[in-house]
Amino acid sequence: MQYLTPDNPVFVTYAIAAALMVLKLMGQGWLTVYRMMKSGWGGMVNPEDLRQSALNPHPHDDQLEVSDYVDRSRRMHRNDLENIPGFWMAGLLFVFAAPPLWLAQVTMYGFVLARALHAWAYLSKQNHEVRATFYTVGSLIVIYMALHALVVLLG
Ligand SMILES: N[C@@H](CCC(=O)N[C@@H](CS)C(=O)NCC(=O)O)C(=O)O
Repeated sequence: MQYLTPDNPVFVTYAIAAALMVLKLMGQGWLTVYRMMKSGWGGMVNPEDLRQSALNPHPHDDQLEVSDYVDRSRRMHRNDLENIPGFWMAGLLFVFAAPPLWLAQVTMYGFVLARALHAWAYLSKQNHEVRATFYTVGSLIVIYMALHALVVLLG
């Protein structure tokens, strides 16, 4: 059986979830840029960012101060980087382990939902427990998929 084809519904499930996670990861960088722009190019991180330029005609030292508004998006981005690549790889291995379609849908769409809710919790400053719950669900799904693939592929 060919695993990585549009004829395999488990692969299609993976491809949809993986593409959504690409958009989340790339979009997070743009949210940081948007928040920097909105705050008058606050939340910059490098001394050279204070050189006068067309984008930043009136640089001032305050621009290097940590801005929670901008840094929150950076933290979200870092957290995505700690979780989404693991999903891409474990998800692909999971496809090769040929799980039933329902299990692929629950785990893969479950991961997407968990990351979306983690982003919502982070952006809207929910209590730590709320954000941690969604992080935990996503993380456990990735760990489960990797273990499942290991067990099946090792035979
Ligand atoms: N690098 C993470 C590892 C653990 C983790 O991802 N925790 C979740 C739930 S508390 C989180 O949202 N951490 C905040 C973050 O990474 O900015 C950390 O230092 O918090």
